[in-house]
Amino acid sequence: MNRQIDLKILDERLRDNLPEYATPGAAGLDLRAAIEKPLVIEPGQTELIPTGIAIHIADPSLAAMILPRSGLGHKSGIVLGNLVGLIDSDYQGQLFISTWNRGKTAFTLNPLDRLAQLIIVPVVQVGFNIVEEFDSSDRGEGGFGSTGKA
Ligand SMILES: O=c1ccn([C@H]2C[C@H](O)[C@@H](COP(=O)(O)OP(=O)(O)OP(=O)(O)O)O2)c(=O)[nH]1
Repeated sequence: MNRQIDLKILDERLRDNLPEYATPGAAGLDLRAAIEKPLVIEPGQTELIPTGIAIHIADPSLAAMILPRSGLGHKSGIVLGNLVGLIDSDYQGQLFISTWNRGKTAFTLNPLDRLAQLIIVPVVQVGFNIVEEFDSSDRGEGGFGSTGKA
């Protein structure tokens, strides 16, 4: 049995269209566009789209992330204006999808279209231990390609 998270239905049309896993192995739950009528998103335009639901994760060792759907992103250029949406465990408001048409043609979003996906991820909250020097590590300060390409 999956873990249970509180969910509020803010738009009655979502009652029969709740986020669900499409297959037993799916990681993401599709989020729908709770809009009233078709919306044309012009190239370069970003729209904040309501989902008609709110969740309260409550457990600070979990968070949710909103990610693009691969097909929409790859074929239609519909991705997220914030690239990734991070949903805090104490957020109780409606989930919104920042929807960016990064493509070259207008895109028509229809009511209840599956627009993005939500994943639930573990989170570790940390404190900071202030030091003057770090313990040595194999990488040290090397980054940004320091290990080469091949
Ligand atoms: O794509 C998103 C991203 C965020 N949120 C909601 C849930 C999240 O918990 C809250 C705040 O998000 P974030 O902390 O990323 O926003 P901020 O710009 O840093 O504003 P704030 O000052 O409210 O934290 O907004 C969404 O509905 N969709």
